[in-house]
Amino acid sequence: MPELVDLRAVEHAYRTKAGPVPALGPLDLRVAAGEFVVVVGPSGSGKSTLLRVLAGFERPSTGDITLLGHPPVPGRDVGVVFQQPRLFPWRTVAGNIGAALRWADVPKPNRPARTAELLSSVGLGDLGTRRIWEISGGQQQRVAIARALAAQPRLLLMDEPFAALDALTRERLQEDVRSLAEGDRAVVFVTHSVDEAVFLGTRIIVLTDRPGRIALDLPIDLPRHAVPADELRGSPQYAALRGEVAAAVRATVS
Ligand SMILES: Nc1ncnc2c1ncn2[C@@H]1O[C@H](COP(=O)(O)OP(=O)(O)OP(=O)(O)O)[C@@H](O)[C@H]1O
Repeated sequence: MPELVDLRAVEHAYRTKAGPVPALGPLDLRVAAGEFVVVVGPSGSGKSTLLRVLAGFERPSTGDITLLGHPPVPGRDVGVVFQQPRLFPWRTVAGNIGAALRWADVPKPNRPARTAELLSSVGLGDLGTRRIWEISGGQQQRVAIARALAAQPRLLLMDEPFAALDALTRERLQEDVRSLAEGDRAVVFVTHSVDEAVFLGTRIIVLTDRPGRIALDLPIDLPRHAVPADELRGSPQYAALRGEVAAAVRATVS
């Protein structure tokens, strides 16, 4: 069985008029189903570049990347959620999901039931008929998550999806997305927040300053179901992990 994500000696440099800009690597990374990998690192360290390479939007300058044994094809095995939801504002909530199901080649008769299932999985079961401009920023981001899950991707990539949201909405969404990496799916999630990384991740990767290489690859074994979120955030184990990751991030810029 091929690894879900397998990066070997991957490097990426952007081509610019002034010459190549090395952004990432060399980097080796394997991610298995069920992992929730959170990537942190200084600004410009290549976090978004890593996601773009994983999504198949950028081909690495050198090295090999495979998803389930083949090179990534944008929109096939991978769902992507960005900082801004990027929805069709003139369509309804259900219409946005329906469009994603059409792109995913889900037969028309199956779309209404699948739309209802996806919206209920992100807690928006009763908002299907609203227009996008009639719902809150947090709800829009929930629609974006449901849309990214429409094609049942094995890999979900999330690039600072909660950065523009207020603290309370952000915490609620964090609690909900924690379970997205269960079963045969994996998540790779980029954030600037060490707190968010420790809460969400089963594993945290800290990138060095540009070009981003792996400075720390830390498994997180905090309980994921048994303990209420508030209790977990207040635990000494959580504080210790937060301290360890924050120190690793500080070391990348010193
Ligand atoms: N299209 C591009 N052309 C040239 N250089 C680019 C391009 N996109 C990104 N870069 C450069 O590559 C480096 C890595 O960028 P990237 O966006 O991956 O970093 P990041 O860690 O996600 O940053 P941030 O935390 O600020 O969002 C940066 O130095 C950036 O300026």
